Amino acid sequence: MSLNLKNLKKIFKSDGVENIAVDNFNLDIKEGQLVTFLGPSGCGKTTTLRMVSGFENPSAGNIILDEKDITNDPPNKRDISMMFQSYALFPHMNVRENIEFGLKLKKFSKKRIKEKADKIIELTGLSGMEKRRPDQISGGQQQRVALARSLVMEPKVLLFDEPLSNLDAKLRESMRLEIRRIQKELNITSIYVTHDQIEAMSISDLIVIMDKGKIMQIGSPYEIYSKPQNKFVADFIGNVNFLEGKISYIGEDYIKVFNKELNEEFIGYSDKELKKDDEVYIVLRPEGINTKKENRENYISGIIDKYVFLGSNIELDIRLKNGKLLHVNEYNIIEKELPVIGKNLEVYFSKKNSWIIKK
Ligand SMILES: Nc1ncnc2c1ncn2[C@@H]1O[C@H](COP(=O)(O)OP(=O)(O)OP(=O)(O)O)[C@@H](O)[C@H]1O
Repeated sequence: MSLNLKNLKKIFKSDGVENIAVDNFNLDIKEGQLVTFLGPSGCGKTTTLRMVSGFENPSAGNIILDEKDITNDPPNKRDISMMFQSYALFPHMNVRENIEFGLKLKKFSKKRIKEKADKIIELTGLSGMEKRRPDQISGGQQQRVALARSLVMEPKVLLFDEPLSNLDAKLRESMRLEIRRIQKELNITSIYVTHDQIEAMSISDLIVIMDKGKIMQIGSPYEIYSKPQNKFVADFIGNVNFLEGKISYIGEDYIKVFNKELNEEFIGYSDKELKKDDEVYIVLRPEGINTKKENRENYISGIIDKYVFLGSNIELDIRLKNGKLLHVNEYNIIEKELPVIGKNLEVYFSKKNSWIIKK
């Protein structure tokens, strides 16, 4: 089931003041894809999800499910299920009754209800717990019941609104992989809202990065991380350094950027049409910088300001000539010795780790 969101817009009005919560939102989701909405609090993730589910009416735009315009259909006519962060199971019903509840409302035969529930109970790893009530199972198991309850209805689209935020870190990690496994197995088109960038990176086919109601970038986790299209996206995902500069030369497969403060020229690359004298940022991930001389395409030096020894790697900050800090993730522990604070350190990075975006 493909899902297309076209020019979606949502304006909330309160006390005569208009607040544009979602603006010009365009997204095409292919059948079976899991798409994550990621962005800071208040950027419009939940509002967009609620428009898809039908709980919120768009101020403009269209929602197309399998080529049919469902923008004005009520929630119960959409074949879309939503799994919330507070999973609100019926406390007086056991696991099986919770899972079968929606099917009973839809008046399936007893046999069909049992068949469907059995399949989903097995798929979500709840076998053996059917007779227990929600207060007799763990938080993770309750989450599975909530998932099972959504899945058993065989919706065309499944929406997740921060489903794992009530769970501890370890459980979240295993549950998100579980959700991804089941989602893939059933090939169910899904939208997943989260604050957690690791969660988004680990389960998504596509990530939509949002800010102030607008889409900042849509891409695979790899594209979002390695080829951010603007400073917001680069900064939002992972740790990053920005080196400012002006384009001094455009070669066939490389670009030279001159940084005035450091009086250095760096080489990098971009997939955009850039021209000489454009003001740009070089996006430099800490793990793309190290002390290995084979990456010598670019080098930069500074004074070791501080470091954190993490066993398998060392994170260090070096203070550059312009007073700014450069974050370096040095996996290859420097000559098997700990860094010395105050000592000068020369670090290197390749063209491939030097991604250029327009200012
Ligand atoms: N019912 C409402 N009435 C007025 N404003 C609203 C309403 N619901 C949301 N908003 C506003 O719309 C904007 C987007 O809110 P939304 O809940 O979609 O953000 P979010 O990205 O899901 O945030 P969070 O990560 O904190 O859940 C915010 O400015 C919010 O205050």
